[in-house]
Amino acid sequence: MASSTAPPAKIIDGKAIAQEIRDELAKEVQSLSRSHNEIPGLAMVIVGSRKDSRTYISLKKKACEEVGMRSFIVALAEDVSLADVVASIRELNADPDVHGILVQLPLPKHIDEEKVLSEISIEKDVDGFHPLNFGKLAMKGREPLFHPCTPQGFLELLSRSGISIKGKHAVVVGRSNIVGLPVSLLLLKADATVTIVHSHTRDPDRIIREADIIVAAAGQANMIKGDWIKPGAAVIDVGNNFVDDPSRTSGYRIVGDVDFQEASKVAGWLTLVPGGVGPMTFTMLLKNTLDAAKNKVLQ
Ligand SMILES: Nc1nc2c(c(=O)[nH]1)N[C@@H](CN(C=O)c1ccc(C(=O)N[C@@H](CCC(=O)O)C(=O)O)cc1)CN2
Repeated sequence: MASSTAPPAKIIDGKAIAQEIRDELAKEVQSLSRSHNEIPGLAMVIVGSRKDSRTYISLKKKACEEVGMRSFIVALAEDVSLADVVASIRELNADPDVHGILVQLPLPKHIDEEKVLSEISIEKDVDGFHPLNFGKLAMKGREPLFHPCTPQGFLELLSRSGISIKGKHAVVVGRSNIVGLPVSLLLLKADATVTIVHSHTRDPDRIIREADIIVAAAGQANMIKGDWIKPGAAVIDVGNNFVDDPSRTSGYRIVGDVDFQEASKVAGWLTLVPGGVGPMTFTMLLKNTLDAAKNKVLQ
């Protein structure tokens, strides 16, 4: 049961932190454009018509506009062939106005994700999912050109909230390629002791209770209860679960993997959902695209 005497958790407002960074990025975009006549451009490839993917692509486009970057959307039909997806990526690789390329995931089942991601030019792989970049992320003493955006946003949130990692026990709940696995690797590189909890882990609550830092990326609404959390722990909720809510005009609301009400009474720090790690994901994508443009002109 959550303690009623512990001070309430410090709430980490990712939206506000993301806005601070975007203001800094907008200035850098302007200065790059003035000094080198180069405007960072992000190309986004979307295959099919998943509603969530389309929403994320339009939010990414809006984020680009906000900081003065260009964006290009390549929308391909659900039944497109692998060869046509690869051809689109090769065109974007050769386009000098495109500094960053992302392929919105997940792809339809018939498209070989690894093949598609490995076609993106390393220098333009702003999502950090090219097997070479991802492989370097996993290797001690190596650094990829770009880190995946959600894990990078997560690290930035910790750092800007004054939460240290070195020597801490971090428990990551979930092992997806987009979040759980790369977050675990980044935490390990930052000298945390890392435990990954997943669907085959026995007694997850017992393990999570030992964590100084909890990263919830399981995709299960309100899974982590207040009494699973060590008092004072930093709880970073990456969950984005859509639950029915007839009281809303949309008919749904987004909740995290952590029971926010319970956690807020026991955690030391707690992120909002929505408005926590999510906005940082878009912001890190902008940062990586700017870095790709800077790498191009400064090489
Ligand atoms: N190529 C990629 N595909 C996917 C990624 C990715 O990083 N690269 N991540 C997810 C989807 N995603 C970005 O693409 C993403 C999902 C959700 C959010 C977000 O900000 N969520 C909000 C709430 C949503 C809303 O208000 O509509 C929040 O948490 O505040 C950002 C990015 C899978 N695919």
